[in-house]
Formats: sequence, C-alpha cells, structure tokens
Amino acid sequence: MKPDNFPKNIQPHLIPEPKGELYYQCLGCSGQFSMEKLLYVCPRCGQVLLIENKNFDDLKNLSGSTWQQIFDYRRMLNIPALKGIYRFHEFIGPTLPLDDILYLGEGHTPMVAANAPLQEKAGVAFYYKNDGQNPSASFKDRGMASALSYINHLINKDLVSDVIAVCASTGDTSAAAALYAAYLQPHIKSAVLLPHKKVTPQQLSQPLGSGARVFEIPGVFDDCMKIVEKLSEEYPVALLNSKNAWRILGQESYSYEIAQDFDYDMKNKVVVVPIGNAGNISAVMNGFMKFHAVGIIDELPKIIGVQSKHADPVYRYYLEPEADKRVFTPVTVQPSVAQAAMIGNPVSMPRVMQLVEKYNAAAGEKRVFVTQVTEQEIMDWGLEANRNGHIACTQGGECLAGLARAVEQGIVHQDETAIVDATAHAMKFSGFQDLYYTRSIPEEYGITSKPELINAPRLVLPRDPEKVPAQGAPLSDDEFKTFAGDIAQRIASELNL
Ligand SMILES: N[C@@H](CCOP(=O)(O)O)C(=O)O
Repeated sequence: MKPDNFPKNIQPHLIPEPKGELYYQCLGCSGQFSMEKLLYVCPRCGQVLLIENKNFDDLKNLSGSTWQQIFDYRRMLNIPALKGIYRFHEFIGPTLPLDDILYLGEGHTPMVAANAPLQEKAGVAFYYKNDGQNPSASFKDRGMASALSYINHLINKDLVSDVIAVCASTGDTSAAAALYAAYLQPHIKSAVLLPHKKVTPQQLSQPLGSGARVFEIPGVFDDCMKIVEKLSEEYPVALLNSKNAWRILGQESYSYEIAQDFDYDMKNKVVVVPIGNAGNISAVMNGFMKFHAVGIIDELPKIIGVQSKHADPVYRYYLEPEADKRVFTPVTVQPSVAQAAMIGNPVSMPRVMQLVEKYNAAAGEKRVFVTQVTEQEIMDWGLEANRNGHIACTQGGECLAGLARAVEQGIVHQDETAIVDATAHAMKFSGFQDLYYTRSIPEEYGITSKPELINAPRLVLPRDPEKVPAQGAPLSDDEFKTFAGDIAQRIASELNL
C-alpha cells in the first residue's frame, strides 16, 4: 500500500527519519561511550556493552496504541528497508537512514501453532516461531542485518573501508556473517573460525558458499571465541559475534514480532529460548522491556531459558536462589546435539545477570527461569515436533523439551501459551536425525534411539530385479507396465491398502 493511503494520523510516522542518539553503555563500570568507534567491550574495564538511546524517553511521546498502529500499518508498506527487523526502526537502529539498511529477507518469521496431539504431549498450548525461515536459516540473521547495516552506514559515510569481519561460531553465526558480508563486498570480507568437526556439514557449506575465509580450529566454540577476541583486540577487524552490541539490537526484533503477532497482548505468554552464547536471551529480555517501558505491551511475558545438561553454565548459576551468593563458573562442554548451544562460557553472561534482575523488577515478580534438559529429551522432542508438522532444529527440540520440563515443574501453567524458539532450520541438523535413525549416535551423547521414532527409506524392487528402468536403458512399454504394476502392488500391500 502507498503511504498516501494510510490514515492521516499515521502518515507522519510511517517512514522513519534517522533520530535519537545512540551510545555504548558499559555493564561493568557504567561508562558511556559514543558511537564514533566500533566498540565490542568497554575501553576502560573490558566488560561487555549494550547500546542505549539517549532520547529513548522521546518514544513515550506517542502512546503505546499509536506505536502498535504504526507497526501494524508498516506491515503493508512495500519498502524493503522496513519489511524485516527495521519495521521496528525506532527501537532497533533509530539513527540509521533507510538507505543504509541491509534487507536480505530476515525477520517476519512465522509462528506456527502446535497441533492438538503435540500440545497434549507438551502439556500446554504453544507455537513454534520458526527462525529457521531466515535467509541463512537461523535467527542470527536478525543480528547480522543490524550489525552489517551499521557497518554499511559507516562505509557510506566514509568512516570505514575494507572491513574484515570475523566471528567464532558453532555454525549459525558464521553462515549469517558470511552471507551478509558477501552482500556488501567488495567493502567487507569475512573470516569465520569454527571448531573442527563440531559444525554440521550443511553449516560448514554455508560460509564456504558465501566466499568467506573459513578457519577450522582444534577445540570447541569457547576456544574459537577466545581467538576471535584476541584478533579483535590486536588487529583492525570487525567482530560479528554477539559481543558486538549491534547484534543484540537486531535480535530484539524477535520479541517485537512476537508482541505484534499476539496483537501486543502478552498476558499469560511464555517465551522459550535456548541459551548458548546468551546473546539471544539477552536480546529477548531487552526487547520486551523496551516495548513495556513505552507502553506498547502491558505485561512482560515469562521467559524460560533452556540448556542441555552437557552445556549448562547458566542453569547452574541460577540454581543458587540467593542472588548475592551466585558465582558464575564456566563449564567444560560435552557433546550435544543442540550443537549451536554447546557453549561453556557465554560471552553475554554479564548481560544476562543484569537483564534478569531488571526484567524481574519491571515485572514485579520472578519471571525469568532457566531449565535443564537431557540430550535424550532434546532429540526425542525435536523428532516429535517434526513428526507433527514442524521444521524444528535440535535447538528447537531443546526448547520444547525445556517447555515440557517447565510444565512438569509448575513454572508454566495450563492457562498460558508458549512461544517456542526453533532457532534454525531442521535441515542444518539432519545428520543427528540420520544418526538417531541408524542407532549410531556416539555413546558420549547419552542418547538411545526409540523404535517408535525411527524412520528409514525402503527400497522396493519388482519380482524380476533385472527388469528395472535405468539411465540410458529404458524398459519397453510392456516391461514398464509390469514393473509399475508390480511396484504399485508391493507398496499397496505395505500400506495395507
Ligand atoms: N550459536 C552461535 C554461537 C555464537 O554466538 P553469537 O551469539 O556470538 O552469535 C553460532 O551459531 O555460532
């Protein structure tokens, strides 16, 4: 729809102009730093940062319901920069001109209601939000669209040139970083560091296909992350992990979309996300808090973070009920099918610690929880989900397992509705499904394949196995009739037709 056709009171707000003043806020020493330089950690104390808007309170000059209308009407616009995460421009990157925004189709991912049998199994009504339907098939594209739009803005202003963007990854971040960087070539080149043999073949193929330099490193993600941190401290590179606070801004769009899809009614809603490097849960909390502060939503939803027993530092941290006695201790990870979240020392942990306190305070009660699930549960719930019409990755399985655990523990109740994060597309992790079906998951995962969840292709041959069509050697008409009749009969009998 053309802007002129929108209601008169909305027209002035439909197409945002760059506004506000962003700055880096240190979570350690509370220092504030201007946006002139790309910062990843506080130059004074080395702690992680968040990006704040000096003029955030100006957003309250419009009522919550006017903002709702602005976002709802923006859905009807045909302006690429406003189609994805920047539909929420004022909350994500208010200083960015629309011309600098990179839109590769990220965001606006569907929420798909679970069918009755799956809801019954989980014990509560829920939706999957399919972030695997992003361009590089994971939620990381939200953060990359934000980080790379900002870099693009700096390039367009001649403030940076010839950027080498680097990240460490368990497979999704690297795919997203390489994709968005490839779009901005020749100004940006990307290099990704992956733990050797710990990303799936599909994930490995993604940065290779986008033309990134791919480095495989012995060890796990946490080791790669340390190397990337060193690179960003000592060399002129742009760090694209979620340590970069622009990533967090973009990933806040996940919360805004959920709010919009429920017509901004967050009462009795529960948002379930896996925790790996913890950028996602930080963004989700921050996003909801911003909408709440401006009156776009009246209530903050419950948030459940989920971790595998094989990579559970955040869960362990919150096992201690008394806040002042909690001590964060990184863990050594064990193999996990939720490989994207196989992280023992999340870089966003300091953000999580502060935002959980703020979130609970804003909600007036404890509303953030962390649950722990087994590898068996992750795999079984993921397969169940996909057998019921979803495209959940193993992290999606982890989230659903976490929801079921939260119901069991009385954290989630019957009158609530959950939104479960399928962070990536199932196809990225189909290797784990193959291993499950062939009962060959290595022992250290601690997973036993359940016969009722196993599936396998069946080769159907005709009575005369010599008389089959082959490339360059077709059957005669009569032979083919016999072949097709034979095969159809065998399939019909298998299917009890
Ligand atoms: N699961 C991530 C790990 C890196 O996390 P990020 O928050 O720094 O992007 C991945 O897919 O690489």
